[in-house]
Amino acid sequence: MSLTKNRILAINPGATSTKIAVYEEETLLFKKTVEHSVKDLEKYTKIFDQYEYRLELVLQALKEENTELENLAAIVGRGGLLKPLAGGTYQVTEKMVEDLKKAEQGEHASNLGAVMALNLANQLNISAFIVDPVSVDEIEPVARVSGLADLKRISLSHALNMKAVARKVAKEMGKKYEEVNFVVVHLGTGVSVTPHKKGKMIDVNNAKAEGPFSPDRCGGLPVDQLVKLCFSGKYSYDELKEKLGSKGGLYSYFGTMDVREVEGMANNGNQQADIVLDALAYQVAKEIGAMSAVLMGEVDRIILTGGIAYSKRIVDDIIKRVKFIAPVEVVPGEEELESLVFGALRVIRGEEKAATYS
Ligand SMILES: Nc1ncnc2c1ncn2[C@@H]1O[C@H](COP(=O)(O)OP(=O)(O)OP(=O)(O)O)[C@@H](O)[C@H]1O
Ligand SMILES: CCCC(=O)O
Repeated sequence: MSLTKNRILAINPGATSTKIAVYEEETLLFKKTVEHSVKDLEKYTKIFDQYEYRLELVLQALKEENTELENLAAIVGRGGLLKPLAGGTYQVTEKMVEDLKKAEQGEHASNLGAVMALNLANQLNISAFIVDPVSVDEIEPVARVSGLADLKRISLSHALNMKAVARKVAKEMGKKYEEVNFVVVHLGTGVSVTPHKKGKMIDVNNAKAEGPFSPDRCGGLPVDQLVKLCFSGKYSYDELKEKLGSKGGLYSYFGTMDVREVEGMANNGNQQADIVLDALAYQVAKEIGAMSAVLMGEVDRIILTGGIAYSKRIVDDIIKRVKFIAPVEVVPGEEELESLVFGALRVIRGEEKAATYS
């Protein structure tokens, strides 16, 4: 058995921040969030144009913490919009980086995670990994059918946090993730509701296009009205895409994506705020019901996670509608950096084999 402790750097590039952490085995040595203002990022046309800027900030943060790159055993980055793939820890390869640079599956800040990890790891001659990227796709054939022959349902979700939280809850139950059935709900700026059957996410509302609305997304909409809106001449393609994808949901009603602000409005007598918050919980509960049917009612736990899981009002409202299905666990916030490191450790320790991206 090696006596050297594995020191791992995790990099999580998000829309408005780059988060980094260094762990020694499971122990956090330091964590840092570098915020990026709209002004910092507006000069870059594409996500990949931000590479040098974000890398420089990561290196600066490591220097400030006196972390020698030479002492690292591996680097793990947030996986981006890759081709659909099974969950797990992946070795970062040139092919993966090439796909992320082309952004064929779409632009997302997390597309930079693997690229940063590989370039730094190559300089140090160590491995680079990603874990459970947003494009994890384990859905069953029946879940891919949309109802229109031209369109296919696709899997985009908060897979990293949901799988990590599911593993944690399974462990607390004295079981393995691969032995249990859960409905896991990530309540963040986007919302994912997923049935996890014995370690696989067998369906999901595509968090960018379906299911419940969220702080910034519209979720599923009445299609006939949407088609009319598309051809109304009121909006260009880009404007409508922005309206639905990042200025929908709570933002479209109240001009804020912050649930706490909307709760404040409701507490001060704003009736629309009250009913829209009720509707958010109502739609999430309906989706949990649907995903419980996917699991044929064999649900060991329903798990609520993400930033909105700190909201007592929303959580209580969801629980009252779904507690008849299974016990509900609330795990507020997210531990994405920790999840990345733990994914890398599973491979380094030989508990899991690194998957290959192709
Ligand atoms: N204490 C709280 N009470 C109510 N809502 C909260 C609380 N803390 C955070 N939130 C809400 O959580 C949401 C953001 O969640 P989170 O931080 O998980 O999202 P994100 O990381 O920006 O995006 P995503 O999780 O979709 O990748 C915001 O709407 C915020 O207002
Ligand atoms: C698509 C799921 C991840 C996100 O909302 O950013």
